[in-house]
Amino acid sequence: MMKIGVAGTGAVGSFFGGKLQQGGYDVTFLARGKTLEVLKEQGLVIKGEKEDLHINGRFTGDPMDLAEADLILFSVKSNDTVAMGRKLHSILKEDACVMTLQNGVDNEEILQEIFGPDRVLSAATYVQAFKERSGQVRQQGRVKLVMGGLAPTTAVKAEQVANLLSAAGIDTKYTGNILEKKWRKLLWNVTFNPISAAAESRIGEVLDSRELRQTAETICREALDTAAALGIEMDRERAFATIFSNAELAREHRTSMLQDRMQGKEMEVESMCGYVVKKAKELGVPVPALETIYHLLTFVNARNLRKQNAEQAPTK
Ligand SMILES: NC(=O)C1=CN([C@@H]2O[C@H](COP(=O)(O)OP(=O)(O)OC[C@H]3O[C@@H](n4cnc5c(N)ncnc54)[C@H](OP(=O)(O)O)[C@@H]3O)[C@@H](O)[C@H]2O)C=CC1
Ligand SMILES: CC(C)(CO)C(=O)C(=O)O
Repeated sequence: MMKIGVAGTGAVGSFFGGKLQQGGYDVTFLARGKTLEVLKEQGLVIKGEKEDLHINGRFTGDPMDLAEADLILFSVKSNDTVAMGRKLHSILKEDACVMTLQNGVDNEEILQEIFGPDRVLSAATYVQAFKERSGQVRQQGRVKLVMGGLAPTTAVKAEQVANLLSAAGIDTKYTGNILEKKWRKLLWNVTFNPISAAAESRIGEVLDSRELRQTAETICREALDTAAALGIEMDRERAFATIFSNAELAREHRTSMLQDRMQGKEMEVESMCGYVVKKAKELGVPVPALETIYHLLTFVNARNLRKQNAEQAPTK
């Protein structure tokens, strides 16, 4: 049976790792700090709309415990991708695969560089999960994974993993063009995550405010222009309409970037905004609205980091 490791037992890693363990798979969860302590003492609780899961799993703080894994669910925040990727590369078996569940499309590039294209799978992760407290995650709304491999050589492995996820009751679709699907999700995230974090607003508030909605629409069109210049094929008007109609279904949602801001955590600004701005500049696509919000959130991230460092510095 395939052995699975969860690299980053946060909201997403807990949810999908928990579902796999409940489905009878052999799962090892890598966590740290207070979360690890609570997981070891009390297990993992996943609060869902229909059921609650209580998972008494194998929780560890030592990456070496993932050494025998055949598949890693890669679920750290994108700011931690390089560090976690390098750590795992030095310990995983040569035929182990890493599947990123992260938002954005830059993690794929980084993981490919570390592991080579034949070992990287990727999923567009449709879930609304958040950590209520250490060891407890709440999940709301629909759950869906669209996944595939980056290179044609991964097709067999990717289909095996898709079957495994489906067998655990997770609605999973295999796609031969995962990067296009990830771009589609990124377009939603880049439209709503930064504005919601900058204005500290839920999706519904962004949609109802003339100013915020206009800014979100401008950012969306800039990102669509960038995707088109990169050769991501899609009907732009239809994509625009879908992004905003999907937002109507998530009015109460606090985006992951807003949640991070509210908790004083580092936001995934580089991955969601910086990457698109960088690509746009390379291709000569003007993205003034996105670039402005990118700079603003970069400032907030840096200020929070300075504050945290000052709080942690020893007092004389
Ligand atoms: N939450 C959601 O609903 C969705 C999130 N996503 C994406 O999924 C990715 C993960 O998001 P999410 O689960 O919300 O993030 P979380 O911050 O909840 O989870 C990441 C976890 O990784 C842990 N971690 C980081 N580095 C290490 C390490 N070296 N050793 C052990 N544990 C480590 C963190 O620990 P610590 O808490 O101590 O920092 C944290 O628990 C992001 O890219 C996000 O954009 C995609 C779709 C939906
Ligand atoms: C909106 C959501 C939950 C999509 O699943 C997301 O990706 C985020 O908040 O960053």
